[in-house]
Amino acid sequence: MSYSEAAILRALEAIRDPVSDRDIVSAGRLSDLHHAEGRLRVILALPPDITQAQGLALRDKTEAALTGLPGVDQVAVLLTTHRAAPQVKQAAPQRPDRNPHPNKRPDGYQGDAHVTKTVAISSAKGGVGKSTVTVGIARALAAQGHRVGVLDADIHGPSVPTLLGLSEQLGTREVEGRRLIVPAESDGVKCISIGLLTGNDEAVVWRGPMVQGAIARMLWDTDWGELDLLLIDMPPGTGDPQLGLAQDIEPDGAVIITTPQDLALLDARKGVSMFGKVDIPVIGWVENMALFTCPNCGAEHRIFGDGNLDLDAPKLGSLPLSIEMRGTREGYTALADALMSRWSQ
Ligand SMILES: Nc1ncnc2c1ncn2[C@@H]1O[C@H](COP(=O)(O)OP(=O)(O)OP(=O)(O)O)[C@@H](O)[C@H]1O
Repeated sequence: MSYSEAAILRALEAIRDPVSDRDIVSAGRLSDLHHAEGRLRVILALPPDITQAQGLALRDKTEAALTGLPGVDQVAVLLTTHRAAPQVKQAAPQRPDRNPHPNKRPDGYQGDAHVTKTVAISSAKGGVGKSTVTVGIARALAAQGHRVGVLDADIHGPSVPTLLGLSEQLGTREVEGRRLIVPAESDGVKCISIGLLTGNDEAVVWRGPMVQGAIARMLWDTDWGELDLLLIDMPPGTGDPQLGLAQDIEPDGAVIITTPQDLALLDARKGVSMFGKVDIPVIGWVENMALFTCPNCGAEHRIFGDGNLDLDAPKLGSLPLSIEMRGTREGYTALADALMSRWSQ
């Protein structure tokens, strides 16, 4: 049966928005709609003053209204919240409260209840290898028998699925009366990425607060099962969007990836300070692309600097600049060990 956008819009127009009392389409709640191979994803952008119960009821109504429409086999409705980015004062006398945001983990959301630890993997600038290192550590942890997942929160460049060789769109399943996203899996690593929910083309047009809300929901609305560790590949940067996201998802700790360049190092310090502002411990930092070994003569070069970085957090390890990435496998195992041992200290 072929899919009809008109039928979907009609079904959505029949749903009342609890805040404005208009239908949800004319009230501007529909922020994104994507259909592929029978799977329909709808993003509803909610106003900050909507209550948790109203938001959940609206989501359930929307799912019910769309389920069974022609050409629609599966429906996933994600909620995001429109709100201003949090204001961060440089020299705030007190740390802000943990998670004072509308995206706060709602009481009814237990999707990550079986996740033992969550770790935000962060970099102050793009291109330092954050996603590559996240996936490398995740694979090493899985190979050691740990139950591990990766949440790809780098919404403007969701590269984790590619690194894990995943391309299938994600499905959903009903768990204890709630519809949860089912993570994809590769090499024993569970993965959720916006790239597997909407396709990369749509993801890039999302705006900051919507992105933040969508990531938080992805974390809570996923059937992770039992996990020892969930690694969250954060969007690069140390600005308000990253800070707000860190407050929303409340990781147990953060790891900062940097290269040994002076500029990257300065930025990495900003990363340490950003997590400090929201009381999230920086477990350590990783120096990526440190040493290059010439494949012809075997000489070793520190192309990006000498690596004497003085950050206010322990160094978990170094990874070489390795074009084939083969030389970094042992490095990832060492990093996985360092990460796990930090939790036991
Ligand atoms: N140790 C390394 N040696 C050689 N190349 C590397 C290494 N680490 C990462 N790269 C390469 O650097 C590029 C950027 O890596 P990656 O996408 O992981 O960075 P990123 O920090 O996640 O970027 P962004 O935040 O912009 O998404 C990729 O082509 C990756 O293969």
